[in-house]
Amino acid sequence: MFEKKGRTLLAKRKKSLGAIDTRRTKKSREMEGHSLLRFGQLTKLSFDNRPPSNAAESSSELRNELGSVDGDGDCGEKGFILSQDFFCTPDYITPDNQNLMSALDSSKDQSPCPRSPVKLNTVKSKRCRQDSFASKTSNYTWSSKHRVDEQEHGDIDTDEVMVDKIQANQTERTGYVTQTAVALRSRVMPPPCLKNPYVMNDSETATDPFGYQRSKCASFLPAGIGGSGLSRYLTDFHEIQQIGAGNFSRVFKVLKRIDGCLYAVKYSTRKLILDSERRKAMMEVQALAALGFHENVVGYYNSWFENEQLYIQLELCDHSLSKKSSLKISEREILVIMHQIAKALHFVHEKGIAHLDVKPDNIYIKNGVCKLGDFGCATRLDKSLPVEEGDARYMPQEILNENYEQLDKVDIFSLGVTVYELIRGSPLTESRNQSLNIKEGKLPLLPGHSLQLQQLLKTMMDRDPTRRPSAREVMEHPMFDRIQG
Ligand SMILES: Nc1ncnc2c1ncn2[C@@H]1O[C@H](COP(=O)(O)OP(=O)(O)OP(=O)(O)O)[C@@H](O)[C@H]1O
Ligand SMILES: [Mg+2]
Repeated sequence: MFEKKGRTLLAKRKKSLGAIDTRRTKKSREMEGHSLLRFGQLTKLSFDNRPPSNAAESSSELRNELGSVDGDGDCGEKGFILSQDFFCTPDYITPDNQNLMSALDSSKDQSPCPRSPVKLNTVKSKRCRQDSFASKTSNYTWSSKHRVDEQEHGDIDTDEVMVDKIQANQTERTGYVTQTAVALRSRVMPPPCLKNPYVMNDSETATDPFGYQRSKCASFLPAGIGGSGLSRYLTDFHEIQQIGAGNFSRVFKVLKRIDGCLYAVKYSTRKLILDSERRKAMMEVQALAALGFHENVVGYYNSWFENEQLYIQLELCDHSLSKKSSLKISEREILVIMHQIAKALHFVHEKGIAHLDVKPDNIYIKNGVCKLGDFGCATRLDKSLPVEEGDARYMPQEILNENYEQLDKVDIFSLGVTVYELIRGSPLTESRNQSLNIKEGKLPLLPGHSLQLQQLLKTMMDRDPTRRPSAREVMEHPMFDRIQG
């Protein structure tokens, strides 16, 4: 995901990455300054006025306090600070007891994971917020926006687990948890939304009420959370087993505690300390998010930074196609795989994106259905993003020569090589001769396979990208009539 072996143009990629503007905008610097100041103000208010044990009382007391701030005549601050009250009610920032924190620490967690969704007999945090919010609607436009923003990031589920747990533990208060304050810092003042470079439709951002807050700067991301605070991964998921590993990532089968369903969570093994490293890693999730659902593309649910690592929650698949590449498979099976990945590529290309790392390792099978995964090299077809080609064994010559005119045809070539490898029944080596022949489109005869299939493969692997068929042409090839129905 984060770096690819056998890449010959790494230096070039680094160079092109460097071309991205890493400077913060004036506006984003101002926002960061405000966030620190305001968080400081809130912390002071909260800690100077320790709330009583009753949550409702504490909430209204804090509001009174905040009212006095307002009374000083700082109308601009009123809306803001009250919005903090909305996000970080006293019972949220000062949990009832320390035991709760150890309950959330999965290393000490002895509690079983739910087998199926359990209906908690607690007040829903969403409704709670809306109630306290409703009485002062006119003053809360800012916080309302941020609430939606937070939902957009998929953070609401964690909130709900925590708030429900806190409400379920309404016992005596034993003190303050500084760890929590650190972990909640990003919730008190969430970072601005990042602009997704893979989203093509300008009208989406034109009508986007958060457009003005969007930033290309990844340095706002709270990448350090989890170092000494709460681990979202361990809090939300029960790790079952490792199911895969890439060059710089590990993939685990996990059970999500709140919904009792299985997922795959992939995380970077390296700490992503530099802004440029985080931005690069994020491109995978941005591409997945921009793509949306397709049955032949691995499903994307969520992502977050924790302990300077990027975590990605994905649809769980059974295994990758590389497991099959050491077995002989029938032509029918080959056609099914080829047709499904051609459909995935057609969908991806229609969205203006190229995958650039199609290979058996990155095609997963779930209940007999193929899913294209690992969008770590995905880029825009219009060349507006840097190009990092994937595994060199599956790359056509033109991309190694830095010709990026037809990036969609790079994926077609890689799909051709993938199918050829499946037919061979043995993984491709890094051998120069073999690689040269493939890049020249010189395929040996494939006994036992139809001429139609061999001819299609030959055109898909043509040296000249303009002669290769598009994903739609592959998908609509009459050869696939044999597997329909
Ligand atoms: N959603 C998933 N379901 C099941 N297995 C998965 C899933 N995602 C990844 N894997 C397994 O983990 C392996 C590594 O994942 P992935 O290719 O995404 O990581 P990577 O670091 O980008 O790899 P590389 O850079 O080496 O290609 C895959 O080959 C696959 O076997
Ligand atoms: Mg991979």
